[in-house]
Amino acid sequence: MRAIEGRAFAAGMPVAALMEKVAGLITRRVQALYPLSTHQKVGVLVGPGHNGGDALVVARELHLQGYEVVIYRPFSRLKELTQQHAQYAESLGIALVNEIEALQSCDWLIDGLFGFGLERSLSASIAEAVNQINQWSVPVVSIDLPSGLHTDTGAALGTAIRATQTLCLGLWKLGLLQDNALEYVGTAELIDFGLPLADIEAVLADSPCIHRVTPQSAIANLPLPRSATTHKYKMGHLLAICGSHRYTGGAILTALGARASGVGMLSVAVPESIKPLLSAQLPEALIIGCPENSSGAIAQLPESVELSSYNAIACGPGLTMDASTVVERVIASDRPLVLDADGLNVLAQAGTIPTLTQRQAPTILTPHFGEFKRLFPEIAAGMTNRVIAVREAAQQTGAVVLLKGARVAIANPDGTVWINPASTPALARGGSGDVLTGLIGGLLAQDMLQSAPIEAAVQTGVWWHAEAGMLAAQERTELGVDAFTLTQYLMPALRSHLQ
Ligand SMILES: NC(=O)C1=CN([C@@H]2O[C@H](COP(=O)(O)OP(=O)(O)OC[C@H]3O[C@@H](n4cnc5c(N)ncnc54)[C@H](O)[C@@H]3O)[C@@H](O)[C@H]2O)[C@H](O)CC1
Ligand SMILES: [K+]
Repeated sequence: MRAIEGRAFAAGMPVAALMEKVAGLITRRVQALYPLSTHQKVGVLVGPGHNGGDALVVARELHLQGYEVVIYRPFSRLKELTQQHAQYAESLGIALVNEIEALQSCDWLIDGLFGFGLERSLSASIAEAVNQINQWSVPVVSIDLPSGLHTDTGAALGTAIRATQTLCLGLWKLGLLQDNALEYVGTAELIDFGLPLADIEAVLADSPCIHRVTPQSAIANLPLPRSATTHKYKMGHLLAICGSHRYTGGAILTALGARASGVGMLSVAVPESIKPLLSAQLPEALIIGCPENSSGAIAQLPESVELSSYNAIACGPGLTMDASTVVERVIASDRPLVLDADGLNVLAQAGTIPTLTQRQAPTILTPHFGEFKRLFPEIAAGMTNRVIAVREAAQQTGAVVLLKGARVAIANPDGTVWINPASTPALARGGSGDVLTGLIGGLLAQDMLQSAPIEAAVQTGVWWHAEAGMLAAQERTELGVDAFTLTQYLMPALRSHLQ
C-alpha cells in the first residue's frame, strides 16, 4: 500500500488531497453507522501518523455536522500534515482531552491511533489506554485496521483495539484476514477510494497474488448449470477411502459431504465390517468393502478396484495409521487426490516433500495446524504468518495446500493464495473437516472432467462448507452445528445464494 500510494504521490497527487478524499468516504460511512440523532457524542483517538490525520479530518467533518466531538491525542510529535489538522481542529474549538477516561461517556469512538505504519509494540501508556477502552462497552470504529495490529501478520503488537467495525482503506490489508486478528477486527468493510488500477498492478505485478474467496468467485466454479445431455459418468466419479472399525462416522461424514457436491458417481471404500453401516446411510453410493487388518483398518483395496477408473480420490478421514499401505498406494497412483487426516499423517511419515515431488497428478492437502506441523516441521517452526507459511508449503511440494483455521488459507504451487474471509467458530467441531474433504473430493471429480483448475474445487468447497456452517449456526446457534447437521445445511446454504 505504501508503494502504491507512493506512485500516486510521485505522479503529483497531493497527500493532503488523498487524505481528504479518504476521510470524506469514512465520514459518510460512520454517519450511516452512527447517526447524529442517536450517537451524538463521539470520541476520536488520534495517533502521530496519517492514520491520525484521517481521524482528525473525520473529527472535523463530524464536528461541522453537529456531533459533539472529543479528541484524545496522546502524542506530542505528529507528522506535519497530521499536525496541521490537529491545529485546525483546535481552532474550531473541538474539545481535546488528556485522560482516556474522559471518553468513556461517548456514544461511540473512532480509532485513528495507528494504521499500516505501526512498526513496534505500543508503548506502556498507549497500551494501557487501549486496554481500558477494550473494557468499556462503547462501540469503536477503527480506521484502516485496529490500532496495535501488524498490517501483515495481524498479530497484536502488545495489545490492540477491539473494534466493532474496521473500515479498511483501499485494499485489504493482509493482517485483517489472518486468524490472529479475528478477535480485534469486528465487522470488516473495504472503503474503496479509487486507487488507479495501473498503480496497483505496477506494484503487485511481481508478487504472487492474495485473493479473498467471494460468493461470486466460489459460485462461478460450481459445475452449474449442468449440460442438458449429461449423464452420470460425465459428472465425475469419486473414490472416497475412509473409515475404520474405530472411526465409522468419519467415513459417513466424508461420504455425505461428497454426496452434496452433486458428483455423478460416488464409491466409498471402507473396511468390510462397516460396509452395512455405510450402505444404510448412503443408498446411492457404491460401498466397497475392503479386507481389514486386526485393528479394523483397511488393509488393502480389493483387487477388483481399478484406481484409474476414478476421476479423483479423497483419502484419509478415520483411516487410522494402520491403513498406511492403502494410503501409500493411492499417493503412488496417477489420480488427482485429496489427502486429509490420517492420509496426511502417513504422508508426513513417508516424507512430505520427496514423496509429493514424485507425484504426477494434482494433490490437495487439507491439514489443520497440528497436521501442518507434522507435514512441514521446518516451515512451521519459523512461522509468523500463516499465509506465507502455506504458500511455502505449496511451492515446496507442488500440491495445493489448504490450511484450516478460523480463516482457511489455500495456496497454489504458483504462489497464489486464496483466503476465505467469512466463517464461524461453530465449525470448530469433530467431523466437520471430514465433510469438507468429501465435498472438495466430489467437486474435484467433476472439475477434472471439465478441465477446471484444481484449486477451483478447493476454493468453492471451502466457501460452501463455511456458508453451510454459518447458516446452520444462524438457525441453530453456534452450539447446534454438529458435523452431521452441517451436511444437511450444504444444500440450503447454496440455494440461498443461487436464488
Ligand atoms: N493509501 C492509503 O491507504 C492511505 C492511507 N492513509 C492513512 O495513512 C495511514 C498510514 O499512515 P502512516 O503515517 O504511514 O502510519 P500510521 O498512521 O500508521 O502511524 C505511523 C506513525 O507512528 C509511528 N509509530 C509507529 N509505531 C509506533 C509505536 N509503537 N509507538 C509510537 N509511534 C509509532 C511511526 O513512526 C509513524 O510516525 C494508513 O493506515 C491510513 O489510515 C492516508 O490518509 C490516505 C491514503
Ligand atoms: K486505526
